[in-house]
Amino acid sequence: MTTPPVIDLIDLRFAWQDGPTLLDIPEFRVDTGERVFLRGPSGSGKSTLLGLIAGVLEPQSGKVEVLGHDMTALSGPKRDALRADRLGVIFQMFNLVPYLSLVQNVTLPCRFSSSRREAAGGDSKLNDEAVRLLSRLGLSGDRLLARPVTELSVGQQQRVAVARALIGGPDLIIADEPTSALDADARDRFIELLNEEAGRSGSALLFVSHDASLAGHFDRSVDLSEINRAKGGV
Ligand SMILES: Nc1ncnc2c1ncn2[C@@H]1O[C@H](COP(=O)(O)OP(=O)(O)OP(=O)(O)O)[C@@H](O)[C@H]1O
Repeated sequence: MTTPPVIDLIDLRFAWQDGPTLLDIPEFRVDTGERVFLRGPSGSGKSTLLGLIAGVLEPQSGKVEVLGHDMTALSGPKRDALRADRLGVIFQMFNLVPYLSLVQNVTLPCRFSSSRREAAGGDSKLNDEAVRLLSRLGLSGDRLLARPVTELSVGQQQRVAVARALIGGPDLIIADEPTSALDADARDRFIELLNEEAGRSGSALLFVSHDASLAGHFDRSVDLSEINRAKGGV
């Protein structure tokens, strides 16, 4: 039996309410463990596409298959479970929980998914794994780890969000411009670490940015305009 693609989009169409067609994608796929860079200018629909892949948005037509599941056919709770079990999502706004510690923010997906918890080492090893990931991403030391997430710099908050996406080695990590707050050196190092950690767990990675200079870090680079026939964005 062949493994289904991690992401398989077929004849996908999406428009925001009363807006023109923003996305019209005949075909796009990402294979197991593949690390793909998706570039497009601001406003071209990258975040919208990630929302469709994560199952938080629904297309007007077409198929969004993620890890062999038709996202449009799954019930809301099943989509939530698939996301918690097998996806790591890094949003532009990070979505950190202000009243949780750094480590608790990182282990959050494991509270919603027992399989993710087991994959991260089980209850007894969960915090250690969060500390390991944070340390790999340059956040270590008791004083730093004890700080409220609201007091971290934007670059530090990004790293917490990345550690949260990586924990438990999900099959797919989708990342929305997670390097925008970093200088060039920090950004390159950061992408290398993200790649290394994704490689360690065999996670596929879909990384979107407007910054074409990042393309060399990935197995494959795709311009949104190459796969999208719609001209509704910019
Ligand atoms: N919730 C929404 N309701 C209506 N329109 C939206 C919504 N979110 C985004 N849009 C519109 O969809 C288009 C694409 O936005 P999107 O955020 O997907 O682009 P992007 O390529 O990710 O941009 P950026 O690089 O600036 O993040 C824009 O015209 C935007 O105004």
